Amino acid sequence: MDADGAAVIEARDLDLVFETADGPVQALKGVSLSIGRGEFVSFIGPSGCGKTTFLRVIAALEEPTGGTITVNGVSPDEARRARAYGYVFQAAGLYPWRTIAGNVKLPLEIMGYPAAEREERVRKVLELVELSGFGNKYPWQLSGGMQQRASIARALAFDADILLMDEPFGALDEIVRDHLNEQLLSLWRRTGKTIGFVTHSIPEAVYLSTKIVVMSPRPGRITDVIESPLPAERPLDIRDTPEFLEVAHRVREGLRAGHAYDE
Ligand SMILES: Nc1ncnc2c1ncn2[C@@H]1O[C@H](COP(=O)(O)OP(=O)(O)OP(=O)(O)O)[C@@H](O)[C@H]1O
Repeated sequence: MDADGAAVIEARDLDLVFETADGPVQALKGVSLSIGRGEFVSFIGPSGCGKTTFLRVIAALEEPTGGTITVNGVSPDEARRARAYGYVFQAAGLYPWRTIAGNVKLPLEIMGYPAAEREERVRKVLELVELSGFGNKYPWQLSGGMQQRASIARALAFDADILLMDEPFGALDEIVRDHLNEQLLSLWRRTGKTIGFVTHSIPEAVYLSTKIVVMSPRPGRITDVIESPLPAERPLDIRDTPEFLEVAHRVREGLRAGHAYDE
């Protein structure tokens, strides 16, 4: 594991209840989790188990109704103001009338970075996601996988330590997804970012993560936390090794146990 042990995200007994027209929905119940600096943590579980909600709580986009959470030792809102994280969504969400560089630059413009620094940062992050030379293209000129890489570059533009990714590759075909998984791992190793990653795919979670958090719905809670025994260096064919299959099996068991509880 690449983490140096310092906790970047510390959640204790988090609850989140949404009040809806049909009554209260408990999206998170008693969620406690520690994420160390430089960890790659995946959240996996069936629809409605609170994966997105938990990521949104970390990013100060939702307020928990109980429990405590700190990000870099401060509240999520303070961490957001200190630009602690970048957020990547399932859809790349690039503006079609802006070039790729123009899209990546947008958060820097909003934050008031000087022009020269903006250019330098855009150059650097496009290189990180292997899109050097595509800055002048428009989103429609790029494949779906390249667009998603551009949205990762945008999230990295202001050099946040924490990258929150909500099913970023869910809409892509498997071959493109494999390639992006390899690139994301390599980016993670090179940058030492702390990554929180939501997925529905067991192989994706096991391939990418240092820690896999298995969740189950109604109410959304954590049913298992698996520390991966796999080395940081992971060629794609690691997915055929007994160690990999063993971790995948444990994730599957955790998902099954959560489901049985639900019935
Ligand atoms: N703003 C909201 N208002 C009311 N209920 C909400 C709201 N956001 C989420 N929920 C409910 O909270 C629960 C958890 O939702 P969440 O989106 O976190 O699940 P998820 O695990 O990310 O699901 P999926 O895999 O489908 O994205 C669900 O029952 C959902 O309907």
